[in-house]
Amino acid sequence: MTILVSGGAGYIGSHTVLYLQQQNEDVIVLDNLSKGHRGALCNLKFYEGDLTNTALLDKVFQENKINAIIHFAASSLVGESMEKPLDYYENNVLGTFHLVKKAVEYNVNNIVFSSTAATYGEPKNIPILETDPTIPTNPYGETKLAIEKMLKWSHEAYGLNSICLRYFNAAGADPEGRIGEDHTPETHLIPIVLEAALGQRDGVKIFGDDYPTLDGTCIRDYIHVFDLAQAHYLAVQKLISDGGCDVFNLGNGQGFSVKEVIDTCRKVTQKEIKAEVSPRRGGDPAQLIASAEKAHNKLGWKPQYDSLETIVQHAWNWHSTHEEGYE
Ligand SMILES: NC(=O)c1ccc[n+]([C@@H]2O[C@H](COP(=O)([O-])OP(=O)(O)OC[C@H]3O[C@@H](n4cnc5c(N)ncnc54)[C@H](O)[C@@H]3O)[C@@H](O)[C@H]2O)c1
Ligand SMILES: O=c1ccn([C@@H]2O[C@H](COP(=O)(O)OP(=O)(O)O[C@H]3O[C@H](CO)[C@@H](O)[C@H](O)[C@H]3O)[C@@H](O)[C@H]2O)c(=O)[nH]1
Repeated sequence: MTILVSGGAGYIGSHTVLYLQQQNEDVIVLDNLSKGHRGALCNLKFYEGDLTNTALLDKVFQENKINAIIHFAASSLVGESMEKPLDYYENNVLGTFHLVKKAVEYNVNNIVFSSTAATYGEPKNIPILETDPTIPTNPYGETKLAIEKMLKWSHEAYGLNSICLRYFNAAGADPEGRIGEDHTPETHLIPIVLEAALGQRDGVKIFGDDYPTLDGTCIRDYIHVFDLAQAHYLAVQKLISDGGCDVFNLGNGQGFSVKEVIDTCRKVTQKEIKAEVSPRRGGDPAQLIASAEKAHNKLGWKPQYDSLETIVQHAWNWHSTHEEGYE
């Protein structure tokens, strides 16, 4: 198969690309490198540019016989989206609109989309099912939900097959340590705690300890980035064999509080890590934990690295050997 990966130079994208290459699939990446790293990729055709560059999209679709698209390219930070909602509508909804329009024009009928747990908002039930209400608490989640609907209607009208994967919190790194997570600035909890362990930060700020959870800090379901990669491959195979339009949660079904994550990082790194409570960050739901039964049953997805300690260990292996990231 030839698979076009948008945002393939980013964190989850580059791990998925590596996984696809290990399955001997032919991968093409389109990325504007606003956040991603060319150094995270090797042995593939790379197009540097933006989703909104329609001339570039024409070139990509004309030069390659693409069987499926995996669409990662997006702005993806909950806190930032509260401050810059229009940037999120522009990059996520408008960017995807251009990609989907070209996919339809060139008859590329299969797309796997990076959706998110942020589409649910504050959940009524734990664990969260795909059929639960979607009422986002931040603009980021709203843009992802708008795209899910764009894909649903495009399936009905144009026969575009799609699978939306609602991932919970991606974490960890390539188990073999070849690539990892490198965002500037970093905003995600686990890499921030590991930067503190490396002495690159004074400590960690806990965003709120007055949530209705056991220790008062937010609970998230952390899922290994290589397990996400496997799910994307299964989703592409499912689209190619069965077509259709569907939505799946991807998580481990286990929740960890911010304090528990910091403690696990202390255990794995054997470092003292200072943590202090600071005000809540806008847009954060108290608790997000997935039911991924549907992905297990319908995609045959089986996460391999489901312990938080393993996830943190893999992240630490990469961070501690790449203190400057890809630089
Ligand atoms: N990290 C998570 O925990 C998480 C959880 C749920 C969903 N997601 C979704 O997964 C996807 C990947 O997340 P990530 O953490 O790897 O993010 P990332 O920022 O590391 O990767 C995104 C990539 O897309 C590229 N990009 C962004 N806008 C673009 C545009 N307009 N044109 C071309 N390239 C563009 C960036 O340069 C980057 O390489 C995103 O869609 C995100 O919303 C992430
Ligand atoms: O310095 C920090 C950073 C984060 N947090 C908290 O840690 C939790 C996890 O935060 P973060 O790692 O930033 O991830 P989320 O905001 O949960 O969002 C991630 O996970 C979502 C799915 O749940 C995805 O959609 C997003 O793209 C992805 O960034 C949240 O409660 C944060 O408030 C802190 O307390 N201190």
